[in-house]
This record gives sequence, C-alpha cells and structure tokens, in this order.
Amino acid sequence: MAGFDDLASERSKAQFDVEEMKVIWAGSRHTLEVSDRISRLVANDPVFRKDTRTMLSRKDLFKNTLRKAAHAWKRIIELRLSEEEAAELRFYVDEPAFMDLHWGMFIPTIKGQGTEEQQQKWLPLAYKMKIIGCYAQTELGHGSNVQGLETTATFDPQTDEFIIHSPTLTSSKWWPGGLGKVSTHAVVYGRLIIDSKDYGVNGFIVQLRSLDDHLPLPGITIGDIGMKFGSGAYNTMDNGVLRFDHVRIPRDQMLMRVSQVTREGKLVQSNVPWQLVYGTMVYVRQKIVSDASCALSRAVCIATRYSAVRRQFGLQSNGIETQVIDYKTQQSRLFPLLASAYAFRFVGEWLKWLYMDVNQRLQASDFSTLPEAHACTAGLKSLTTSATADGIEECRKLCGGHGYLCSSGLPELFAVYIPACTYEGDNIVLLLQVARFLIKTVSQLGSGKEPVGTTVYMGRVEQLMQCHCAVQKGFLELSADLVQAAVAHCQLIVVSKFIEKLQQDIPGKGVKGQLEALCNIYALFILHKHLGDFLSTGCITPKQASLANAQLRSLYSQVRPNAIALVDAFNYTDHYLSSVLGRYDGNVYPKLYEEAWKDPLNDSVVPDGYQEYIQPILKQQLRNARL
Ligand SMILES: CCCCCCCC/C=C\CCCC(=O)SCCNC(=O)CCNC(=O)[C@H](O)C(C)(C)COP(=O)(O)OP(=O)(O)OC[C@H]1O[C@@H](n2cnc3c(N)ncnc32)[C@H](O)[C@@H]1OP(=O)(O)O
Ligand SMILES: Cc1cc2nc3c(=O)[nH]c(=O)nc-3n(C[C@H](O)[C@H](O)[C@H](O)COP(=O)(O)OP(=O)(O)OC[C@H]3O[C@@H](n4cnc5c(N)ncnc54)[C@H](O)[C@@H]3O)c2cc1C
Repeated sequence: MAGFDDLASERSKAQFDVEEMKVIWAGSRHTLEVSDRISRLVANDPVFRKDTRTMLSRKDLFKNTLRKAAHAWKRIIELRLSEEEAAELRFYVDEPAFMDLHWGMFIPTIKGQGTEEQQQKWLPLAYKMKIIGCYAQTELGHGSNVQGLETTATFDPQTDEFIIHSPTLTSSKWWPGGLGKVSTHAVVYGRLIIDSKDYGVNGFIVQLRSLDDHLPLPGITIGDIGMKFGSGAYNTMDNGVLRFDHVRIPRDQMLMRVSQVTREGKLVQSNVPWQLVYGTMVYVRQKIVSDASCALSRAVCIATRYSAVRRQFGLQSNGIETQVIDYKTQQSRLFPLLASAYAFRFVGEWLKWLYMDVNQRLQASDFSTLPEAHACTAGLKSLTTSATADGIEECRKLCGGHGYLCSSGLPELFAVYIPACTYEGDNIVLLLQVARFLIKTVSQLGSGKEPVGTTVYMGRVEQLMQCHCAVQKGFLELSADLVQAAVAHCQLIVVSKFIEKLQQDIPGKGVKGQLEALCNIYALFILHKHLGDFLSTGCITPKQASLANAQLRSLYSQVRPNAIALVDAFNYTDHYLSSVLGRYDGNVYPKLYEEAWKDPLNDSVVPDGYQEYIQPILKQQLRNARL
C-alpha cells in the first residue's frame, strides 16, 4: 500500500535520534512524558471524538462542547491530575471552550490584579469551579483602545458599593469568550468614577448569573453574539454580549492590587505601575506565542506527511511517480514553515522565561523590565500568529485539492486559528506598541542610558540616531514603515533565540545538526523574503544575496531525508491532528474514500429535494411550462 510504504521508508532515512528530538520539542523529558500520556488518554476516550464537529448544528455543537468540558473536568478530578496535567488535557481535547477563559484569563487576572485578600476569597472558588469566570473587556465600540471603554463603575459612598452600568449601546460588552451562555462571573473592565471624577479603566469582579438556576441576575442582559467564521471551529465558544443596568457590587469586588478605593471613597495608588491593569494581556500574549508553534507544527505535520505520500508526474525507473515532497518548489514552501514551527517553539520557551522573570521582579518591586516584556510579548504575538495563520493556509495549498476537504483537518484549523491575529490585541496595533518602544529606546541613545536585553544591538548601530530625527517628523505619518521596523526587530529576536538554543547542550545523535539546518533555513528564508529591504539598505550585496539563496537550496536538500522524522518529533496523536492526510501510518487514500461515505449527504442514494427540484428539470416540466 502506497502510504504505508512511503512513510515507513521515509522514517528509515532519518539521520538523527527522533526520540531525543521529541524531548527538545517538548522542552524536557518530564514535559514529554506528561504530554505523551495525556494526549493518549484523550485520544482513547470516545467522549473526546471530534470527527463530526464540522457537520453539527450550532446548538448540537455547543452542547457537545459542554459535554466534553464536563467530562474533562470529571476526569481531572477522578485521576487527581496536577495543574500541569489538567492543562495538557484541556489542550488535547482541542476544542475552544469557556474553560480556556476561566483558567486562562479569569484566574490569572485575579492572581495578577487582586490583593492577597481578594485572591484568598475568589481563587478557591474558581479553582474548584464553584464559579466560572470570563474576561469582559472589549465592547461593541472599543476593543483596541482600552482607554476608550465606556462601561462605568461609579462608587456609591452611601452603600459602599460600585454601580456597574452600560450607558450606551456601544458600551455593551461584546466578544468575551465563555460569557454568552456559561460564565457565572466576569472580570469586567470599566471606568472608575468617584465623586463624578473619571479615574480610568479598572477591573471589577461581577456576578452575572444565579448559582442556583443560571438565570441572569437583575439588571443584566446577556447572550451569544452569533455564528463565527467556518464550520465547527470557534463556534464551540460562546462569545457573548453583556449589558448592565445599574448593577450593584460590593466595593471589595474592585480588583485592588494597582489602586484601592477606601470606604470614604478615596483613591489610593499602590507602588506598582498602573499598566499592571493590562497584565493579563501580557500573560496571554506570551501563551499565544507557544500556541502558535503548536498550530503551525500541526499544519506542517499534515502537509509534510501528505507530501511524502502524494505522487504526481515524473515517472521513475521503478515505474512509480515522484513524491511531491521531492519537488524543489514544494520544499521551498514547506521547509521554511517547518523551520518556523521550531523557531516559534524556542522563542516561545524564551518568552515564558522572560514572563516569569518579569513577574519575580515585580514581586520585588523592580519594574524596570516591564516595558521590554510588553514590547516582546506584543511583537512576538503579532509576528508568530500572522506567520502561523498564513502558514496554515499555505499548508492547505501544499495538500492540493484534498487539503480543502474538512477531513484534511486544515480548513477547521485555519478557521479556528485566524482570530489569533485579532484577539488579545490586533496585530498591527501591537506592532505599533513595539515601534513606540523602539523609538523610545533610540531616543535615549547617547543620553548615557545603554540599551539592554533585546535592544542591546541598537547601541552598535550609528544610523539609528538619524532614524530618530526622521521619526520626529511624525509617528503617525511613518507608522506603516515603523510597523515594518517592529517586525524586523521581532524577527531578530526569533533568530537570536534559535541561535541561543543551539548553544545549549543538545544530546542525541544528529539532533543538533538538524536544528542548525532549520535555524539557518529560518534566517535565510527571512532574508530571502525581505531581500529588497536588505539590498536597498546596503545591509548585504547582490553577491551575498545570491550566495544566501544557494545556501538555502542546499539546506532544503539536507532537510529532505529528515522531514518526516522532524514532524514525527512533534509527537502528535492522530486524534490531535484529526487529519486523514496527516495520518501517522500514511494510509491516506482508503481512509479518504471511507470518510466521504460518512457524510450525511450520502445517507440516502437519492437526495432529499430530488422530486421537487431535480426531477422537474430532467422531465422538462419546467421548460414545457414556460413554452
Ligand atoms: C492557558 C492560558 C492561555 C489561555 C488563552 C486562551 C485563549 C483564548 C482565546 C482568546 C482570548 C482573547 C481574549 C481577548 O482578546 S481579551 C481583550 C484583549 N484586548 C486587547 O488586547 C486590547 C489591545 N489594546 C491594548 O492593549 C491597549 O489599549 C494599547 C493598544 C496597548 C494602548 O494602551 P493605552 O491606550 O493605555 O496607550 P499607550 O499606548 O499610550 O500606553 C501607555 C503606556 O502603557 C504601556 N503599555 C501598554 N500596554 C502595556 C502592557 N500590556 N503592559 C505593560 N505596559 C503596557 C505602553 O508601552 C505605554 O508606555 P509608555 O512608557 O510609552 O508611556
Ligand atoms: C475570537 C475572538 C475572541 C475574543 N475574546 C475576547 C475575550 O474573551 N474578552 C475580550 O474582552 N475580548 C475578546 N475579543 C476581542 C478582541 O480582543 C478585540 O476584537 C481585539 O482586541 C481587536 O480590537 P477591535 O475589535 O476593536 O479591532 P479594531 O481596533 O476596531 O480594528 C479594526 C482595524 O483598525 C485598525 N486599527 C485600530 N486602531 C489602530 C491604530 N491606532 N492605528 C492603526 N490601525 C488601527 C486595526 O489594525 C484593524 O485593521 C475576542 C475577539 C475575537 C475575534
């Protein structure tokens, strides 16, 4: 059978130790063991099947998601899973759901923006899921511009309460995941008003639904915002709309780590920077970078395996056609994506470290690295999600016609992934934040303040001072170019972190060599993509450009025999991939054929509607009627 033989033969060609590469990909032997065990647990549990997801109506789809979430929680309790194992389980269930926001945003917000007392009160409830929370920041009228939010939280000194209110239609909360149908509580961002004075945006814990019958509490209007892009995909999530009509909450439900409101209605600022109100976004952006490597590697795994199974043209001496993976054009589209998946993995690892480091410093009242952490998380979130969204679509094209079938797994992966370019900060808006940070750093050159961390290279580039003068003309006017500069800065981070990874001790036969090849592919591919910029700025000569391209071609040949093993190292189960084209055993054609017959349209041989709409045409009744 073609697919079986092809992938088995590919695996036998690998020139490195795949098991050791799995450890590198996972981050540690321990993480590999956990993710391997939990992914198999999910794959073997029939409740977590996802093969009919794209065919269900929204209501059935959503109910099925609730069933899976409840089952996941039951298994977590029964098996006494650790926090790490539980997170892995939710990841491998692979279905966007209210749980993501509860664990990923509601709890981290209370941890990051609540006082010790508030954490003690709310976290045990949230950890035991006695309450379910979401993150209600975005409104109908404002998402990117957080300072433009209109929801008000007015302090009432008479009752020691805040009155949460939606004064306009555009102040309706709009988008929060988990809000529409499930959450009992939300962290709501609104304008803090004391004695008619506006103190800007802050977070408030607000109960939305009764814990007895799940009905909205008085003064609260709540619902789902409707179908989103694609079938299945992100429609498992109840993104919601929420309006408040003078809803009262106790004063101690304002998250008070950054600033406190006293019983007398006095605002007291802590010593922490006010930007900590934005802290959850930094945390989630960091997570999104690691997730980008998962989504991209998944698409690349499907496209690589299928490219080794698929044969078109080029009859060889043995009478069989050429595997499409052997075409240089296929390699030049696929291998940079394979390299990007590894690059994003390692930059994600580094970003996790940076985030932990900034957090430790914050505990010790050292706020010096916060601006850099914000710029890095914002910029890398933007770069990696844009590249991943484009990369998934490229993988679909790399799989030809079959890539367009839902059973390839790629359409749903694309549909579910693309909002990552928008949520947690629109990618352009985030790059503008990076640009601001870069301009600020440049403006300080020569003042005796040496650039540090990811901007250390700036101290070595003389022309940057002139750049700063040019930008004085107007940030907005030059913003399209500044966004390009921000992307270049982030690309530099990705490449440097890949190189730093290679400087670590990397055990396993041939593993380091493969990673070096991938790192070089990533760097040279970026150079190739932006050749015009490199040449026009005199950073490289035309001769160097052509050498770089030749080197890239030679690296593709080096990676070719290892391609299948490099995607096997992601250690994905067939359940997680949910792709007929990406099956581990390569048994593509019989399974594609089998899948087609499962479509509900094939339940009957003659389709519903035949008598009303097809038969009259064939019997020429319609034509006769017109004549
Ligand atoms: C298991 C965990 C994973 C779970 C993941 C689940 C995934 C679920 C899927 C989807 C969830 C999606 C959830 C959401 O989308 S929530 C909503 C997200 N919203 C946004 O991201 C809004 C984007 N907008 C902003 O962040 C801001 O409005 C802004 C664009 C940064 C502008 O801010 P502002 O109006 O205050 O203006 P400035 O630009 O002048 O900034 C002032 C100074 O603050 C600094 N800054 C800005 N942001 C931050 C930050 N986050 N941290 C630290 N510092 C920050 C900025 O640099 C300025 O500093 P300066 O020194 O120059 O004054
Ligand atoms: C699937 C999904 C899930 C979400 N989940 C949540 C959630 O759980 N909680 C929550 O609070 N929110 C959530 N959101 C909302 C999300 O965070 C916002 O949609 C996002 O931050 C973008 O904001 P916006 O919609 O206002 O875009 P806009 O800012 O209106 O963007 C529209 C266009 O304007 C451009 N633009 C905007 N400002 C500027 C500028 N200053 N300069 C140049 N160009 C600009 C953008 O680049 C974009 O092209 C979710 C969104 C989605 C799609």
